[in-house]
Amino acid sequence: MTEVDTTIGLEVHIQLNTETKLFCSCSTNYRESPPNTHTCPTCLGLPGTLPKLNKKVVKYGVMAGYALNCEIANEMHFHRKNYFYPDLAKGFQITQYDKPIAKNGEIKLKNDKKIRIRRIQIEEDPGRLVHPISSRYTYTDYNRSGMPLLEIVTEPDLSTPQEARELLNKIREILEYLQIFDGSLEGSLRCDANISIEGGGRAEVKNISSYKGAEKALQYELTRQKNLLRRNKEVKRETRHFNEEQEITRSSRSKEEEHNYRYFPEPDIPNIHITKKLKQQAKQDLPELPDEKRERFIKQYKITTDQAKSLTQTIKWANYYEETAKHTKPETAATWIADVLKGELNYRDKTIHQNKITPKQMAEIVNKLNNDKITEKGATKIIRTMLDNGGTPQEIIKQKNLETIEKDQVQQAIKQAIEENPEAVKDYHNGKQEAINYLVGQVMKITKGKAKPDETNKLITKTLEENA
Ligand SMILES: Nc1ncnc2c1ncn2[C@@H]1O[C@H](COP(=O)(O)OP(=O)(O)OP(=O)(O)O)[C@@H](O)[C@H]1O
Ligand SMILES: [Mg+2]
Ligand SMILES: [Mg+2]
Repeated sequence: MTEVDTTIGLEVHIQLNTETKLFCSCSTNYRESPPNTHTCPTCLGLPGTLPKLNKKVVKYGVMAGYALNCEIANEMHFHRKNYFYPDLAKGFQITQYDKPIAKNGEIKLKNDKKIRIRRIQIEEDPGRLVHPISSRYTYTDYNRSGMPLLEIVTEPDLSTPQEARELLNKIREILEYLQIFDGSLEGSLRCDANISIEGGGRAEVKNISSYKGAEKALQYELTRQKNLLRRNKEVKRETRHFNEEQEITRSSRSKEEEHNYRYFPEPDIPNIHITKKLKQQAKQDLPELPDEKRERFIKQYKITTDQAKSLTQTIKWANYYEETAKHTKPETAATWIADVLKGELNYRDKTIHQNKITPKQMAEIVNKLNNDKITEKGATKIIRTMLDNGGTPQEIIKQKNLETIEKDQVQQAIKQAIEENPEAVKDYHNGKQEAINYLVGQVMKITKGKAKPDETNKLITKTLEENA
């Protein structure tokens, strides 16, 4: 299929990790709780209740705005977006419309391409509908109702599904650095993906709840729209629904219904001034961001770009690496953390949270390796054993006999092997090269496998030649 011009824009919903909800004091830590236990009259939307804005959400929104290079509003306001659906108890969602908290930002992709951010707005999450397979009924769970969300809307600057996925990962990376978001929580990032090709109508795909899902949904849409175009059929402007299991999109409600939101100003929340003081404080609390950290790691620790990328992927790994590098040679630490440790954890389907090796212990392993106290194989063995069974490097070295031996111990073993095997020595002098291998084998036996075969080979040859 020939390449066609593809236009993609995302609306990304991020759950903020505040302790309480957006307009009430219900706890946000609802995921492990029974349905409808994190609710109150406010987040259930009962008549007569009034929303009270969580100040922390405003601060987090300002921080996100700065981190995504936006202009921060001096004054913002909330609107009611009206629609009828059982997940929305009060019949409207409190969101922002013409005065969002931030606008006109940008995010840079790997290849330096800039994706403009149109706006960032604060809004409340609706509840959740649950359809148990064992039941004829649909249930509503309002634990999620009133969770604080940031909606980040991009301009249609993306051109491939891969770019969309990269952008989502970037957003996750940045917001996790700010510690205002936890991307590992189920459903904490959801997005609507808008896509159109060559002047066709745009499809807005809803219900995407993962990075991979976004790429898959867009890929499906791209193929579908290209096929229509090829057959000279019209691509309609419509809302579609992504089915995560089947990895396809289906037409859902029509545009007319959807755009009948009848937005009007939220009368129960006053206009909010975002003061200079709050802005300053948010700026002050802004940590070093992933791109800056990556550049600094490359310069300061003299590590490769790939290693720096891997080590700055999450703030936890970056801190882990820096803590380790304090106690050992940063270059070797980078290799052993980025390549070996992360690989071993991945292989075990584990994350840094399940990493049983402290930075100090990691440094100890790297130091021993650099000082030739253990071999690379030994170091890998220590890491694997610690991940699987715990323990300290020293204990495992002892248990598994991983300490390399000193050179004079190897010399001693060579001397012994030569004395005990005059036949092999004779064979060697008579031109039988294989005799060396036999002697290496003997040295390995005497040293219980600790001598390095290559080195031993060289040392034996040298000794035999000197005594010829
Ligand atoms: N032609 C297009 N092709 C693909 N994406 C587009 C196109 N035009 C706009 N978009 C993207 O659509 C997204 C939403 O657009 P817009 O702000 O118009 O809101 P909406 O979808 O109409 O309304 P709502 O907020 O209710 O979903 C933005 O991310 C924008 O980049
Ligand atoms: Mg929207
Ligand atoms: Mg939209």
